Amino acid sequence: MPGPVKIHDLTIYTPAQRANLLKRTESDMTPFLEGVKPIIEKVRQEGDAALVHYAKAFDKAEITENTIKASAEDFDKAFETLSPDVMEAIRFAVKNIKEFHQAQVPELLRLSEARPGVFTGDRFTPIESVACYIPRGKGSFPSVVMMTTIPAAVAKVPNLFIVTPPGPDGKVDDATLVAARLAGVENVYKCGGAQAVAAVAYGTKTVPKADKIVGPGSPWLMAAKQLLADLIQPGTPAGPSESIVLADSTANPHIAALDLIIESEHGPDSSAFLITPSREVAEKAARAIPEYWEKIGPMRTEYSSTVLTGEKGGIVLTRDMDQALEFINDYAPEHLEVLSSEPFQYLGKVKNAGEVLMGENTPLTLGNYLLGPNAVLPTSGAARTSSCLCVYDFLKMTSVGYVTKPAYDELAKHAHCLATYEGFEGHALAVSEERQKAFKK
Ligand SMILES: NC(=O)c1ccc[n+]([C@@H]2O[C@H](COP(=O)([O-])OP(=O)(O)OC[C@H]3O[C@@H](n4cnc5c(N)ncnc54)[C@H](O)[C@@H]3O)[C@@H](O)[C@H]2O)c1
Ligand SMILES: N[C@H](CO)Cc1c[nH]c[nH+]1
Ligand SMILES: [Zn+2]
Repeated sequence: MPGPVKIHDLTIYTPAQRANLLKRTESDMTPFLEGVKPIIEKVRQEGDAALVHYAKAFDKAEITENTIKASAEDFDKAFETLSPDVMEAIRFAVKNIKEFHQAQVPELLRLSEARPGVFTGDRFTPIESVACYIPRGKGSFPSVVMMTTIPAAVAKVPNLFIVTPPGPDGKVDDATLVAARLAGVENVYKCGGAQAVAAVAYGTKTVPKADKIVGPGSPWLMAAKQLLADLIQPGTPAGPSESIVLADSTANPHIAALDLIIESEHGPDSSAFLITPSREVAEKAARAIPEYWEKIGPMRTEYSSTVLTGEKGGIVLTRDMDQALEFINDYAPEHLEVLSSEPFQYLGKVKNAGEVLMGENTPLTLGNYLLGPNAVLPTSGAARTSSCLCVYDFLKMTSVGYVTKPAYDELAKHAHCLATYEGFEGHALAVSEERQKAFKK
């Protein structure tokens, strides 16, 4: 039987104890960075053969160089095998996620007249090739297929493909293949963790080289992304899942307990807190959690209880809602859920969070799977500066400018002055009277 859920009393914690609560698994990447270096090197030197080797070593999967890529038959079989209710749920989710992300698509060319005869704007073009990483260690994640490939497809990325660890049967999970095809992706490669990042950074005989990799995963994946960031754009840093449930005194403690468990069950490396100024909500939720653990399986109970009885999870008791919100903004959680009869009174005070789900009918589960907004979100405090995965992750912006003849002189005069000040004589010359002379040559 797991120990009691930890109650961290922030009203009496020292600054050091408070700082400790802000830590995540990724706060010390040293062992992961060291661990993945030889993996990256082996993939660089041996390519596909290394992928076969690591599939066996880490995923207990027997694959060959010829089966690294999922075949068309694998896709067809997945469609035949998957149960109709899962298929229907995937179609429902695909529709919501697609509609949400289509609304993000910007005008592809925006040009406006900034001054008379001077036109400026932006042009958006998709990134040429993107690999979507779909984790598969402690579960399979068709939801992550939808969250990564749909915004990329909406952005019209021309070369879009998936990398994901094989299961012990040497196959890609059925729902992953179904979700991939429904999102328009037919190229799926069986490789996981650091070896997958190295494969798409260098390219192998089978796995294409990509410009960018998106998608969440274990700290091994995060470490490889960090080490290979010069070769491949590593996207939103999305590591072990984490959440904060914020509850005021009007919140139902049982709902708070249920929703605290959600992200705590991802793995022992996750983080999950319920934060409240109400001792009653805190104590009732703490008592309810073991009852709910009995209703989920032993593996998920073990993960959840490891998190909620340890230093990276549990219940945080605060003086008031302002102290709770101050902690949240310092923590910058991946997922934030607000439980209150009036949740919107707190939204304006949230500065740092990957997503905010409002009220007792919007549990994190809905956001994870099918509400529409993206559930691939910055972890480990990266929400202070990074955003949720979105259509813009798959587009790049190019500035566009056009100056008409009548508008030229005024701009040239000031540009000449600044170029001269900076000592760039060639820059200045190009906008001097030499230009008028050149037109006549
Ligand atoms: N942020 C998000 O949007 C989001 C979504 C879903 C899951 N997640 C998180 O992603 C993570 C998924 O992790 P996972 O383990 O289930 O799947 P994973 O695919 O990220 O990890 C499995 C891979 O890790 C590598 N690995 C395992 N042990 C290793 C070792 N000792 N040395 C080197 N490499 C090793 C192997 O390559 C293996 O294929 C979880 O932490 C989960 O919380 C995050
Ligand atoms: N909570 C994850 C993101 O941190 C998303 C997910 C998918 N499946 C279950 N959960
Ligand atoms: Zn989750």
